[in-house]
Amino acid sequence: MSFNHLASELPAWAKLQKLYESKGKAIDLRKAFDADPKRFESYSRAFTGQKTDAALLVDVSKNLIDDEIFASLLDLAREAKVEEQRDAMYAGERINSSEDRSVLHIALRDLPGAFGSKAEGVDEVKGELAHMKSFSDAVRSGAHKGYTGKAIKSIVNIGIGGSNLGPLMVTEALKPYAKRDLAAHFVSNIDGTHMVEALRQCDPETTLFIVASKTFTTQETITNATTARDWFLKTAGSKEHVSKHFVALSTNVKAATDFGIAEQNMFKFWDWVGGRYSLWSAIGLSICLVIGYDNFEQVLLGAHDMDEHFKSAPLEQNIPVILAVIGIWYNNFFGAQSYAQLCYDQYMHRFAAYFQQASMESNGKGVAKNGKPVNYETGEILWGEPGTDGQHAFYQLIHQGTKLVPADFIAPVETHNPTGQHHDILLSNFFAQPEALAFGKTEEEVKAELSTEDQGNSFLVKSKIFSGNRPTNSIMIQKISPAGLGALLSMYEHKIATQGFIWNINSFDQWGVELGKVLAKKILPSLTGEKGVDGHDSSTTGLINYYLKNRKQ
Ligand SMILES: O=P(O)(O)OC[C@H]1O[C@H](O)[C@@H](O)[C@@H](O)[C@@H]1O
Repeated sequence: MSFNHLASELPAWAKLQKLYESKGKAIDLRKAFDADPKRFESYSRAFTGQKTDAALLVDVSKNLIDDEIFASLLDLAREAKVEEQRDAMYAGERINSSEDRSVLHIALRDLPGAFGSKAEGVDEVKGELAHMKSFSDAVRSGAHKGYTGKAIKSIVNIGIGGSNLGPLMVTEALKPYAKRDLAAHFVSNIDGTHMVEALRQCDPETTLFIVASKTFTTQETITNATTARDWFLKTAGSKEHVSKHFVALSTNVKAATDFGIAEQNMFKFWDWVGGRYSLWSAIGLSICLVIGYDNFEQVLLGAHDMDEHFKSAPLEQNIPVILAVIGIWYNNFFGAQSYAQLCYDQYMHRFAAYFQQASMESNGKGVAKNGKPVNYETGEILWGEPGTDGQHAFYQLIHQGTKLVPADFIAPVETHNPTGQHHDILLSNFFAQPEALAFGKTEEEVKAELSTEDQGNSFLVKSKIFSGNRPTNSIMIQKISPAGLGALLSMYEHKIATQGFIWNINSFDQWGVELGKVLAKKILPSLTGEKGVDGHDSSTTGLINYYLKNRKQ
């Protein structure tokens, strides 16, 4: 496959630029809906899992598109060879070229063996899942005992980035399925506060530490794990007790062994699993512990159902592809600076944080695969908080500010907690916000609601106008069930991959996180007195000296 091009050199790109100028930027959603009573039918797609209860409705009708623009966006995907790149990914080709690796998180959830992906380790996936099952069953049932013979009551997942955000987000999203008498803590930050506050709630006799690190070299995780081990040994005394209380999830068996993790306590995965795509691997062990293996398997199968859809649906029907090209429409042609993910479900409160890594680490790249700097914007800046909290915080800017913020609204049809009218009220907001954003409120409508005197107050009138034409996608999921969540996560993963394919960047490396790490390691010796503060710019030197002079301990 030739990657010797920039996305902006593709014919569809130039066509979309023309379409944006000639009509895209002036599309009026009120008129578009008035003109086409079937707009919702034409621009919404339903997804039903083949093997699970996952079910989604994705409505993209409230976007600034028409049939010609939509077709051209899909042409862009076609010209960028999205389908061929997808197939190469599924086959196990080393599409992560800067690291010379396959990208096979889809193989972790291909329990039916549908894709025949080839890479070293794919045939070990089921064995690792069996290990996760037997271990999580033993901990949950109380068969696995701590060093004084007591069952485990708390788990502490120690990991950062992909080794934290996925398990944290999923265990929160699927809390209704959780074993409530097993407390789960997630410690990621190197700030000692994070570990100290978690340990305050734990008893060494009944706590299991899960050291989650793909590389097993990440400074935060190794430091936190060492602190946890010291804390444990202070009470437990002998190192031989460590094996009952510490397990490791890693691709680096040697480093985990060096840390003192016994082989039977190691859960392996492979270099073709990117950190931000790893919740489906051994990194999902804390998910298994919290919701049980069978539910975890449903998460995998729900994702697999979406993997099948992404693999086989024609582009016009392909939900991840549709979401990807619509994102590109705003990112690259309207110049949108960011994009919001707004979940109308309290359990999903870490969803946007999780997809910040998935999207921004994947697509925050400035070099195309031909080695040339891109001459267009890449990665979407993703942010969001759950509705309705967000409504009372930042929606003002989305409704009336000067910036275009395309947004995905996500809500479950069924709630896990039917309580009075709560869910209907929540959903009335979920329906109302995109409606208000799309159709706004005209000057005439504003005036009609004002007294004659206020109608003459032009500042008041203008302040109450909503311009409308602010685009949104509405995504309804039947229920935040394990399989439903799995499908939703896979949908967004493939959206992100599709965008990377179109921008012709490598969505699967993350060199951008390296420089800061290297510099922090260089600075540390000057904070511990092993080295003087030299070799930095005057700002960095000044800041370090300020810290050294003013610190108390
Ligand atoms: O699991 P690890 O190896 O500890 O890495 C944790 C994180 O480190 C870096 O920030 C990046 O490489 C992330 O993609 C990764 O998720």
